[in-house]
Order: sequence, then structure tokens, then C-alpha cells
Amino acid sequence: MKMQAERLKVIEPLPLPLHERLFDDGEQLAQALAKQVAADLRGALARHGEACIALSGGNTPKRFFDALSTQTLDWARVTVLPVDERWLPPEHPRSNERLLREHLFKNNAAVARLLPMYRPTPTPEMALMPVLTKIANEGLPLDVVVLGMGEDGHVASLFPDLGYDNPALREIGLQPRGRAPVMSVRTSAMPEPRMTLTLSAIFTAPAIYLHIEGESKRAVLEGAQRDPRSALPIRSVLSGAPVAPTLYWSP
Ligand SMILES: O=C1O[C@H](COP(=O)(O)O)[C@@H](O)[C@H](O)[C@H]1O
Repeated sequence: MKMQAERLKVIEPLPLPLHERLFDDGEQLAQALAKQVAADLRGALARHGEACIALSGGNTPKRFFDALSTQTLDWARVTVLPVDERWLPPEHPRSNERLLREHLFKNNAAVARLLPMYRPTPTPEMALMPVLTKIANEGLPLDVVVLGMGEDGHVASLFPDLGYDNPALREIGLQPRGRAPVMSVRTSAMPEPRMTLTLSAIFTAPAIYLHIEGESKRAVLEGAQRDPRSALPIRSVLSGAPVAPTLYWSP
């Protein structure tokens, strides 16, 4: 009887690997992440004479971009691209390109090269092939990527509400070794169509950082890290990344 009870013991699945750097506040986090990313870019520049970094949008990265813009390195040889873009002109307050231009392309980083995703076409689908070709030829492989995460577990513009059964999300967006580096996205969760790097493109980077602030997002992340049944895109990042990502978190 005792033997049987032991055999039935539930084995907790191991959480997916993730390095963690935890900070007391967002300013300390921004400074530390900027120093680390600058060191990675200097390393890439020393190895192959140029460097490429993909950066997330939204509200979280502003302080980090401000801090990164002051780092000393050969920015003229650095290419910067957004990990995703809302299909809005760069003057729009929700544009991720605008965020980069306002918070990163200043100080020392003013001379970096921007590889935008947005084109002035009515839909992202109409610009998909030229953007895909440009990014594949001039942006990949990446040296560094910094991902944010939404409260719903989305990363870049890979949204869970596209549905786990959505073939485009599963077979293109979340495919760790697929051929498409970029895809267009339409989701009822967001007011505008979007374009996003796929995980195949994101996983070309040997350094992957998650920049996440707030207790509620951390709970979402930890849930996805531990639950093998989780269909959240952040879990696909943790399970498929060729190197364990490093979390930079503050309350
Ligand atoms: O829509 C987006 O959301 C995520 C998270 O943004 P945040 O405002 O919650 O920090 C972001 O990483 C992504 O690039 C963006 O387009």
C-alpha cells in the first residue's frame, strides 16, 4: 500500500530556465540593463565590426532607452530595429519607431542606424515582402534582443488571443526555427494591425533579455515558466530560446 502511494506522488514539472536580475526600482534596472546591453554590443563590434539589436516598444523601455543612449560605444556601426511595430505613422503617439527616435536616437546613440518596420502603406500585409527582405538582409542575425511582455503574456506582437490553434501564430510566429523572420498580425486585443519579428528571428540573438516591470507581470511570467500546458507566447520564448534568457525585473 505504502509503495503504491509513493508511486502516485505528483512530480512538479521543473520551471523553464531563466537567469534573473531583480532590482528595487525601474531606474536601477534601466541603468544596469543599459550597461549590460552596451557591453554585449561592444563585444559584437569587436567580433565582427558591426552590431544589430532588436528592441521592444510599449511603455516599459523609455528609461532603459534613455540610459542606453548615453553609453559609450561605436554607435555608427550599430543597427537598431523594433521587435514589432503598430501600423501607424512614426509621428503617432503609439508608434514604436517614435519611441525609439525620442528615447534612444539621441546623445551618443544619435548616429546609430534605424531599420524601421513601418512603411506608409494602408496595411502591413502590403509592405510585408519588402520589410521582410530588408530585415533578413540587413538586420539578421541579431546580436542582442530585449523583449517586453504584456499582462496577457504577449511578446513582440505575438499575442495569445490569436489563438493557440491559429496556424499563423503557431507555425510562423512561435516556430523557433522557421523561415519567416517577420509576420503581420491582426488581433482584437489591439486597436491597430501590426508587424512583428517571429521567434525564429528573435532566436538568432545570442543574448536575449526580458525587461519586465510590476508584480502582476512577474506572476504571469512565473506561471508560464512553471506550467507545461501554458499556451502563452512568453512560454514559447522560454522553451524555445537557444540560450536561457535573462530577466531584468523591478516592481
Ligand atoms: O504592444 C506592445 O506590448 C509589449 C509590452 O508593452 P508594455 O507597454 O506593457 O511595456 C511590448 O513589449 C511590445 O513591443 C509592444 O508593441
